Amino acid sequence: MTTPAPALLIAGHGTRDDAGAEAFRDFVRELGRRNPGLPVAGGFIELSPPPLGDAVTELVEQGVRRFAAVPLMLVSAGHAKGDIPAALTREKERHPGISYTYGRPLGPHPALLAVLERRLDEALGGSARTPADRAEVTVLLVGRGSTDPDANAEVHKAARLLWEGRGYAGVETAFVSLAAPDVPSGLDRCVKLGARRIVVLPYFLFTGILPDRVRQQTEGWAAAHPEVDVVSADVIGPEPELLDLVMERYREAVEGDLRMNCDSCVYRIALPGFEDKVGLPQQPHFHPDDDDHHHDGHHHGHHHHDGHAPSHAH
Ligand SMILES: C[C@@]1(CC(=O)O)c2cc3[nH]c(cc4nc(cc5[nH]c(cc(n2)[C@H]1CCC(=O)O)[C@@](C)(CC(=O)O)[C@@H]5CCC(=O)O)C(CC(=O)O)=C4CCC(=O)O)c(CCC(=O)O)c3CC(=O)O
Ligand SMILES: [Co+2]
Repeated sequence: MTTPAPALLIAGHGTRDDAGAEAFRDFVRELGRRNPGLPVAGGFIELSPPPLGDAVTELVEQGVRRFAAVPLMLVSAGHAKGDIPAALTREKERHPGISYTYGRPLGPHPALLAVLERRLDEALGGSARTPADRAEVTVLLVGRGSTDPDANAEVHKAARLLWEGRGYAGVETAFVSLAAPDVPSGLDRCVKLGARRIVVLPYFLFTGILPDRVRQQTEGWAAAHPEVDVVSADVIGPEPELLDLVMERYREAVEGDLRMNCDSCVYRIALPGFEDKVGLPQQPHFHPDDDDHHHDGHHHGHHHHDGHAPSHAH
């Protein structure tokens, strides 16, 4: 008898925007269709039905005892770090005998950057597809914003990775609330940096109240600044890349392989302009105190994390 693979439980945020909530529910159904035989359920931590607890009950009623939970979140902030784990602990008390592992949030993964790049191309109407065309374009990547600085920094990291090698004049960052700069201030900053053409790119998974607010604020600012060409791009949405990325997070959670930030490791992933680094063998630095036959026990251990072979060629 083989033990069945753990089920997949998706934890979403929830929104008062029905289309946004339905996009999440569709996304969960699509994950189920793509993985026949794998029980999949999804629930929200607030605002929208079904609550996360109902999704756990649904799995338990199908006979599931083990599951891997993946937060459908871009950043590690309060929800991913705090209330989802707390909700899962509560569910474990409600359903004695179940066990679970917990995955990590999605961003900033190259799969998301690929979708963001596509959203920019769409917003520019196909008129800026070469790096030379993009030299005229400044992107304002707008994140949700959090009281957790590490989460805000993750949005900055996504912005920097989106800029690297793709030819945009710049990728600046703003937040819809809770963190500075807000959208109008972010747009002002772009202008101070010399931007004439700006695309406001929401760093949001699905449509919702907050992405709508980003668009309204953008339109308001654009009306007051007719000399600047400003367009709004769409949210990430339920793209195939997002479905694949969730399954990657699921497998990591199942295998206990919770890699830190290897996602955008230049030695593993062909980042634009850095393709020649993939698989490059790594060498120790030459240190004048190193010698071949005298090891006195003190060493300047280079930091490395589990699973990183010295060649980075995994
Ligand atoms: C409109 C609102 C709900 C309403 O009231 O209707 C709403 C909506 C949405 N939030 C989303 C995402 C995130 N929300 C947070 C955090 C918080 N969000 C909160 C409030 C509100 N969130 C209301 C607006 C209040 C305002 O005006 O600012 C806080 C204050 C209270 C709380 O939620 O507990 C809490 C602050 C915690 C702190 O102090 O830091 C984080 C960060 C985190 O994890 O903490 C993420 C990123 C997750 C990720 O990583 O992706 C998405 C999904 C977007 C998408 O699809 O990507 C939607 C859906 C939508 O936009 O409709
Ligand atoms: Co929220």
